[in-house]
Amino acid sequence: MTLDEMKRAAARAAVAFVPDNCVVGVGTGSTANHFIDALAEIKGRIEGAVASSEASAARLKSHGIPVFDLNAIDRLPIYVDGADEINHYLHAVKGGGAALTREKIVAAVAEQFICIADETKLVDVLGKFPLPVEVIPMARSHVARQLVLLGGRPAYREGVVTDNGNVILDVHGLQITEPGKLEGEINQIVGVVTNGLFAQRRADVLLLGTASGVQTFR
Ligand SMILES: O=C[C@H](O)[C@H](O)[C@H](O)COP(=O)(O)O
Repeated sequence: MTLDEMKRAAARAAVAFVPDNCVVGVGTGSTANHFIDALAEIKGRIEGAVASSEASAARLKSHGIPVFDLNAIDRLPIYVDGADEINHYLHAVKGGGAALTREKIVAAVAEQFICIADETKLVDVLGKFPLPVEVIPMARSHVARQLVLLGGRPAYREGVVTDNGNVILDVHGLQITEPGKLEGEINQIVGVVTNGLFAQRRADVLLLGTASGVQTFR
């Protein structure tokens, strides 16, 4: 089974968690794209979606799924999204596609966060995947210096501007043994919008696509 087939299997398994007549929070990336495609098959039984990026909004609309402004809805029972790394406590690193801030906002509102991923994303310790940090452009150098003080090696993601008009620093070399603590410390740096650690609001369920089927972790 290929990695893409594992992503697709995890994404399709997430459809079973979608309640009828609800607005669905939708993430960003290749795994979330499989979920959007699966959601299209049940679009008659949902009201629509909230998207965590312009790219996902466009894909949802291309399937004829209504896309709502997050401020226009009363409740969001479910959010489904991928991850770059996730550990056994369901703490994740996200933002490889630069969508971390909107993803974190949608995750904060959602009553349940279902993470969908292929088996390569499950790790014992987070940090091998460089941690994305969204930064206000004028604060880039300041934030980079502060990230060095926290033990990381930040690299500017050249040519990338987020949907919010900001830039991304990818922090290499972190062994993230206390994800919630580090998430808070980085977010305290002036000029940081947010970072890609999802520990303070972690996933509730992980659907992991593996060679032997989809495994569920809670
Ligand atoms: O910014 C992007 C998101 O956090 C994605 O969920 C993450 O990068 C995983 O993407 P993929 O499903 O393509 O591996």
